[in-house]
Amino acid sequence: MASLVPPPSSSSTSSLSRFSSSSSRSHPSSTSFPVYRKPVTSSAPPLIASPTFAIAARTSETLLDVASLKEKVSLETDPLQLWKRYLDWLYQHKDLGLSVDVSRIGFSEEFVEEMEVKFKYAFAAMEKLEGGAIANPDESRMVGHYWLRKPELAPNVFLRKQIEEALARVSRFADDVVSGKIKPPPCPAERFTQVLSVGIGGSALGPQFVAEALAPDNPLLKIRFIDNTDPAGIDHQIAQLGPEMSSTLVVVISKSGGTPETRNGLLEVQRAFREKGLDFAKQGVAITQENSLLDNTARIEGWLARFPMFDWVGGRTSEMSAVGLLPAALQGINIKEMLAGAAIMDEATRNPSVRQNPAALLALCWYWASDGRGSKDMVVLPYKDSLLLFSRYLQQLVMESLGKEYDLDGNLVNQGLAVYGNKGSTDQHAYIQQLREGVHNFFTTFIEVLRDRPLGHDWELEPGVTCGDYLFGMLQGTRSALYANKRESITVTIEEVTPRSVGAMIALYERAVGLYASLININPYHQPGVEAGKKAAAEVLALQKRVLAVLNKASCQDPVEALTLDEMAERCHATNQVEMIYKIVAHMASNDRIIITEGLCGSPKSIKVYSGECNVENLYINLS
Ligand SMILES: O=P(O)(O)OC[C@H]1O[C@](O)(CO)[C@@H](O)[C@@H]1O
Repeated sequence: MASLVPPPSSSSTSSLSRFSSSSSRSHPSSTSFPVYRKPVTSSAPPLIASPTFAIAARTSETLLDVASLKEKVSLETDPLQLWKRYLDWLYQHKDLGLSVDVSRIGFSEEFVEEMEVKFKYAFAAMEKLEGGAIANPDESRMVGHYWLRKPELAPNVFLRKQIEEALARVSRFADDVVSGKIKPPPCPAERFTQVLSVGIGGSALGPQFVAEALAPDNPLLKIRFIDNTDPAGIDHQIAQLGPEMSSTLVVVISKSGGTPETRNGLLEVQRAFREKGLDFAKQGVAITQENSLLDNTARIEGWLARFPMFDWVGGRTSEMSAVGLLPAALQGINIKEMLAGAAIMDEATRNPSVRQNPAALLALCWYWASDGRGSKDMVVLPYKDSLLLFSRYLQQLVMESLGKEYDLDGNLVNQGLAVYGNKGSTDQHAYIQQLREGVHNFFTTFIEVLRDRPLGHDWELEPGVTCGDYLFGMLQGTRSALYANKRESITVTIEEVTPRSVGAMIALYERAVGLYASLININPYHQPGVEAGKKAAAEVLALQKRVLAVLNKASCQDPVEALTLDEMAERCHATNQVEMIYKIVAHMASNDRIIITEGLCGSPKSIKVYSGECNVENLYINLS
């Protein structure tokens, strides 16, 4: 990989063992919990002068008073006027076979006019972002996911070459694996048959969505995902590999290269490989930033391959980087078509006229429907099984991007837009009752797919009506029924679920999120809030280690001393943490790692605990 980052510092090398499992100890994770903090500054200065431009959206500092604009209008009900509104506002992209219908969102002309200035600044900010400005000021980073599908747009030749080279390497490697040129070492007569992807958040959701949407029925390589630190979930995925573990390619994805859940997933998989006598390195692939813990681990252990994740691509916008492209290509999905669809959509969403820009139309509707402050949730309803995971994918893209405490000027704003949904018509038999009649705290986005099944395969299950006609009817019926009860909706229509249309939809929403963020004056490219939970988790595990040390000491007494929660808290110097100590004890006792002698089913206050074994080596851990 070409280097954008300096060589690892001694501290990052020393913590390498936290990611590595090369140690043969049975508890490789017994070292300290690796809380990774994303660098506050870019690891290398940008290669062109990149002025910070977040300021560009200045005039959007104040939110528009949408509520008072809403008071002046009511939703159109006259069918002919609605048809006119539909035609007036319909956006269609002929090449992509995609349209966006915003007629069932009730914004007024006055609102559109008022938003014009905000959009002007949003487009200007977007242009600067694409030109290589520091669009993520808090992390001093450029934001370059748009360059991935059109490398010639990258702000300099070096970045352009990096993108092109990475894409070429991904394609070549995937071709070689699929064709059997690169074979699983334990069974050289065979091919790789499975991909096990280990990653979380932006390093999982895109690949999961694309696999569900586009993988052929019988892919040459079937993909599975480990995207959590749930041991039972991991066991389940590993068990399902069965004898095919020896022909499984394990792709570990982490931009930072230090996310605990991913690290744990890797350690668990490596252990399973060891138990089967397999050499993990020969089947392991890393996708990460150069010189991250994961990258260094993969390099030192000699994994089969490593692919780069760029500093200037955020996790939730990384589907068109190696993160999404490698898993897709390994399943036989046409990644060039995905990139082409995204590039065409990128072009369309650069149009500075709101009416002719599908992403701007979405952002306009979001602002109107949720008063520019997330007052209503966005329910995403794709009427197509293969798009089931689209709402989950959008949940991260939208909520991690827009859910921010402060705006770009440091004002407390608590912004966001909540996203949920599964698929239609299934959800009509679950929660649409509430959408139609219950609390009015949402607007809907229907995703409509015109082609029901491959041409030539359809049949009429009753005269004149196919199975797909029912799905179509359910969507149209629900859209009308919701609107009749003043519940607004957007409809995005595509002809077919193809690599091209999926690429286009991803690009559409990436741009909509970027534009909307400018309208509400927040930075959508960082995620400071997530760090708080990670830090708190690390503190819990640190407390657990102290609890264990205290219990060990008490268990080395003769006779063994069983401790109450208060005694433990005192000895841990954590008297304000009794509740957390109780939870730690309950969790460990449920897993047979400590023993509760008294009060098992009684009040937490009455329980007494001991560790069950005395480890003399651990007796002198300093607890102060
Ligand atoms: O790719 P990484 O660095 O493992 O991060 C995974 C996910 O964790 C987050 O940083 C949030 O914790 C996401 O933004 C990201 O997609």
